[in-house]
Formats: sequence, structure tokens, C-alpha cells
Amino acid sequence: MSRYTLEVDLGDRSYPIHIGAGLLGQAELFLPHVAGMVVMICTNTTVGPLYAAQLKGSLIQAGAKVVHTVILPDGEEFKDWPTLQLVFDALLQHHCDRKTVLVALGGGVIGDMGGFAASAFMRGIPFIQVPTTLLSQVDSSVGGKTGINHPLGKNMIGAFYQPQMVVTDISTLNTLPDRELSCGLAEIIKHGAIADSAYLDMVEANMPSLLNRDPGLLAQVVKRSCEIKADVVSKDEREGGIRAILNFGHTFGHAIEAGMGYGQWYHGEAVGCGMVIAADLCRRMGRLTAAESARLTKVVIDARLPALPPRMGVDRFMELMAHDKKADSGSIKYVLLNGLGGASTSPADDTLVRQTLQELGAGD
Ligand SMILES: NC(=O)c1ccc[n+]([C@@H]2O[C@H](COP(=O)([O-])OP(=O)(O)OC[C@H]3O[C@@H](n4cnc5c(N)ncnc54)[C@H](O)[C@@H]3O)[C@@H](O)[C@H]2O)c1
Ligand SMILES: O=C(O)C(=O)C[C@@H](O)[C@H](O)[C@H](O)COP(=O)(O)O
Ligand SMILES: [Zn+2]
Repeated sequence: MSRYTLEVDLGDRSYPIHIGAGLLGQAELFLPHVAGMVVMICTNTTVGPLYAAQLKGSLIQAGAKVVHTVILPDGEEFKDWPTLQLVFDALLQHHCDRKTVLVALGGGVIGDMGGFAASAFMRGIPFIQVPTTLLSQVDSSVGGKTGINHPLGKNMIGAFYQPQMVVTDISTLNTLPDRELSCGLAEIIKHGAIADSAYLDMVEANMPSLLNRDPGLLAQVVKRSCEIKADVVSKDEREGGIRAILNFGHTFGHAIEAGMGYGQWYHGEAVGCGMVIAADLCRRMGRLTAAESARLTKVVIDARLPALPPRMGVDRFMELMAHDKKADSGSIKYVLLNGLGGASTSPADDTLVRQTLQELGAGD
């Protein structure tokens, strides 16, 4: 079975991403960071019962002094202040200190919240990402964006805070629901669309096998997506410029998630649909041909993701997008493709954006 180790190159904060099957049981991976340490596993009510005991066993075998667990409610609607507070409560109740290592075991919600808690507890404690969804393995566990949502906007409160290590056990994908697998494919398609057209070709050609969870292929796409993301992050950790291309599909997607109520549309679904809207806008702006835009839409549909926006109303879309973190002096910046395989940020004419949304069915 394929096994990969990549590096996110951030100088003295560089860290490895270990990818393979069965890594949760490989105590030696955790040893350098947890030997002699107090560890807090942060997980949720779904993932905890599946994988926390195995992870705890490895951490103990690696020499952890004691392993505590905090179990959060499951769902995007719990990526909020009151739920974050439960992590601080647990850390304090167990007398954790600055050397305590927080291990986030779960999907992107747990990774983002666990990372944010680690960034803030006693002004920063070490943390390790153990992603268990395809989306978190290909995207959210890498790059150090952490945070929580606000009713007015996604991920509005947070910090850049890098993990010490990412341990990606692709065997955990065996228990992942189909709908969540498709969500991961959305970010994979994004990586191809913004940075590597050959990768997009490969993903398109192998979509049936990916949906069938071919383990070798899954390991390959986790690796390639992490390479693409790590490369962008190492060039621009705090999104001063190029990192914004990782937001392709997210300006529209985040508006859908907030507008429909967190947890109604899953993040990957909103991103899939957001990429279709963005591709159509690119076509109208002459940045994609009609064939390229149609092709990207088809890949999204092939991944069993929604391609048509909810009828939220165009005004509501525009209002929510005005809060986007990329906005500059009130003007929304979009991530737009330069053909398939390249991207950059740009403003777009409001009338054209409204027309795009309306004609795709977002309402009046
Ligand atoms: N920080 C970043 O760079 C970044 C990147 C992309 C997305 N995100 C964030 O990540 C979140 C989405 O992440 P997600 O798609 O992983 O959603 P998620 O964390 O909600 O996980 C999806 C569902 O799968 C369950 N689950 C997780 N692993 C499982 C497994 N192995 N078997 C069975 N069930 C399992 C979870 O309990 C949950 O119900 C969003 O909040 C998004 O904003 C962050
Ligand atoms: O890592 C990044 O940078 C990304 O934009 C990756 C996205 O997939 C991810 O959803 C991210 O959380 C969005 O960031 P935000 O800054 O728009 O909230
Ligand atoms: Zn995303």
C-alpha cells in the first residue's frame, strides 16, 4: 500500500504530512511530539467512538504521560463560540498547561476548532492534525487556517496556526458517508482547476474509481492535493496574495453555507456549486471558453455534487459576499480561472455577477 511523507515548508515551523493506510495505529509517528507529554484529543460524537480508542492506544504507546479526550457535538452548526468553550473547559478542568499537545481527530470542523483552541489556549499550545474525512485530508488539515463561524459569515473568527504534524490515515475513509466523500472531491477538483490541469484530467478520468474508494487512488489524490496546497501555503502563509487562489468557489460557496444556515449545505457541496457559478462568471468574462466552463460543471456533477445554486435571492448572495474576507475597501474580490489549471483574484462587475447568479437560478 502506498505511503507518502510530504513537507510543508515554512522555515522553522515546517511540518510533515504523513499519508497512508493504518497510520492511526503507528505509535512511532507520534513519538517525537507526545513522549512524556499530556495530550488532549479533541473529537466529536461520531468520530470519537470510531477512532479515539485506537489513537489513544498509539499515543500511550508513544509515551504520552496521560491522554484526555473532549468530545464535541457533531456538525457545522456547532463550529461556534459555545462549542469552542467546551474545549477550553476540558483543558482547564484537566489542569493542562502550555506543554499539553492538542490532537484534533475528525473532519474539517474539528480540525478548524481544535486548531483555533490550540492557538488561543495559554496563547498557544502544540497541536497535531489527524484528519478523518476526505475533505480534511486533502485540504483543511494543511495550511494552518483555524477558526469558527459567525452567523454573518464563514470562518470569520480565527487564527493562522500551523500544526506540528499531520497524520492522515486513509483507512478512516472506509466509514465515511458517500455524501462526505463527494465533499472531499470538491476541494480536489478545486486543486486541479486552480493549479494543475493534468491533475484535473486524472480526477475526471478516474471519478468512478474515486467514488468507489479505490484506496491506492485515494492515497494518490490526497498526496497530490496536499502537494498543491503545501506549495501555495509555503509561498504565502497568511494570504497576502497567491494563497487566495485556494478560495476558488468559496466566495459563492461561503454565501450559500451562511445563507442557507450552517450545516444545511455541506462545505464541499457549497464549494462545488460555487465553482460552477465562478466558472460561468469566468466564461462571461472571457477567461474560460464555454467548453471549459461546461467541462468543470460536468466534473462537479460527476462527483455527485450540486451544480445549481439555492434560490436564496441575488440580493442575499451579494449582501453575504460583501463580508467575504477577500473584500478590499468594500469591493468583492473573486478567484477567477485563467483557463483550466490557473487562477488569480480580480474584481468583477456587479451587474455581471448578478446576471450570472440569476440565470443559474439563484432567484431575483
Ligand atoms: N482550514 C482550512 O483550510 C479548511 C479547508 C477546507 C474546509 N475547511 C472547513 O472544514 C469544514 C468541513 O470539513 P468536513 O467536510 O471534513 O466536515 P466535518 O468536519 O463536518 O465532517 C463531516 C462529517 O463526517 C463525519 N466524519 C468525520 N470523519 C469520519 C469518518 N472517518 N467516518 C465517518 N464519519 C466521519 C463528521 O463527524 C461529520 O459528521 C468546514 O467548516 C470548512 O469551513 C477548512
Ligand atoms: O487554505 C486556504 O487558504 C483555503 O482557502 C482553503 C479552503 O478550502 C477553506 O475552505 C478555507 O477555510 C477557506 O478560508 P477562508 O479564509 O475563506 O475562510
Ligand atoms: Zn474549502
